[in-house]
Amino acid sequence: MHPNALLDLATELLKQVLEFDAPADGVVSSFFRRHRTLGPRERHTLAETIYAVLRRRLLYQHLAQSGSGPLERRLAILGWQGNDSFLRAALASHEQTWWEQARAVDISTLPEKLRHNLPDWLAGALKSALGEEFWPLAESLHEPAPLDLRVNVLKAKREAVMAELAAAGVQATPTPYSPWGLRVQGKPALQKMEIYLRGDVEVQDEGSQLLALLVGPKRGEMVVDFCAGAGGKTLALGAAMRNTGRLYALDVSAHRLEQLKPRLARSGLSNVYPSQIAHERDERVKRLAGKVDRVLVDAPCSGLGTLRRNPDLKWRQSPKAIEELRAKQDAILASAARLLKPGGRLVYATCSILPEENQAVAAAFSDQHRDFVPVSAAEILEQAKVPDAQSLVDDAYLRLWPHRHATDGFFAAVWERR
Ligand SMILES: C[S@@+](CC[C@H](N)C(=O)[O-])C[C@H]1O[C@@H](n2cnc3c(N)ncnc32)[C@H](O)[C@@H]1O
Repeated sequence: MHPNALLDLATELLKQVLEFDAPADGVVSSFFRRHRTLGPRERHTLAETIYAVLRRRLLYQHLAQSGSGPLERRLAILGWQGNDSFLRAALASHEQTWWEQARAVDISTLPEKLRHNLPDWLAGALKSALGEEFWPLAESLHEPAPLDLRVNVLKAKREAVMAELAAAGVQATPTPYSPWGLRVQGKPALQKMEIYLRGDVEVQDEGSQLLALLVGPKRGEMVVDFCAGAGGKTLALGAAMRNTGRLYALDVSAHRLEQLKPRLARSGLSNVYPSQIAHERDERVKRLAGKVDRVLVDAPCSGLGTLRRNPDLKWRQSPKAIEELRAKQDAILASAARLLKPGGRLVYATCSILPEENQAVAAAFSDQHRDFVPVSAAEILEQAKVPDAQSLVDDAYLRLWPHRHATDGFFAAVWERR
């Protein structure tokens, strides 16, 4: 495709994404479905360019003020993730001059807002939560997340998977904390590889793998994944249970549970029972009360721990939305807790980095449920032989951060029912 035609497409796609009517990944996928002739390299350039602009939107909007032509074209030029000479071939001479000037700006002299690229409400909340660690976090959120895999222990061993990937030209190394994880170099088209198709691996951030380890299900147990969604954690739990016992995958979204099905088929698991519920107090939930060994509540949340993958969230979330989520999180956690039998383990998790959705929810639950005793996440992870488990926790809670652990941002609290 001619460079200018690709830049035009980037401009058009960016216009749609920046309306923020829908999640960026959905807008990008439907754009690609409407432009079937785009090759993998062109898709890669377009998607990465859009994400680069979302990550540094405030900086690029500032730099774009000096140029001319459609704003989205200027933003796409600034965020361009293809090669420079290709882009240069698309630019008029006045654009080339402007682009060179924009690239020569010393970013370190600009106001801090243009350096962290976060909305005020979020920058304020993260500064008070993190103090001087705010800047390392903000910088880590400008980078794309690595590609992590979870080896399906039911079907394969990590070393064998690594060797097979290497033979196919894909370099991978064991993740530092999860015993099931591999971190892959680059972004190979894994979904077409035999090793993926036969269910030996799933794409899963190392942080999510650690959450499943925290639930720690055993053979033959009854386990509930209360907010199972498309089942990322369900699959890890089912494999940890060695395909025994019963694992209920509940969710209010039939669409998300539907996405679990092909993954379940690949995984070889037959101990998983997906079930749609109307809400957290559904009859199906009530029937399980007091019977369950372990419950994971991977609660609906702002998703702000995944900003490396979903940078549009910082522009789509708001304090009001967080407040509404908080009410939902309290209600789901209280309802899910009723399922546990005495001695059972409850895990509340989010992929948020805001205390309101994390420590505040856990503390309120502890206050109102004296029969649930907080358990130290570090102790559980140490028992699961996770290296350096102390570095993954804050008080009793699991606290994962992109800038510290190279995972998405995650929180988890654990209780045992008396
Ligand atoms: C963070 S996502 C879950 C991700 C999933 N566990 C995974 O690992 O792929 C939160 C899920 O909670 C579901 N949800 C929202 N309200 C719920 C409710 N009242 N009861 C159960 N699930 C709910 C959403 O549909 C969404 O799939």
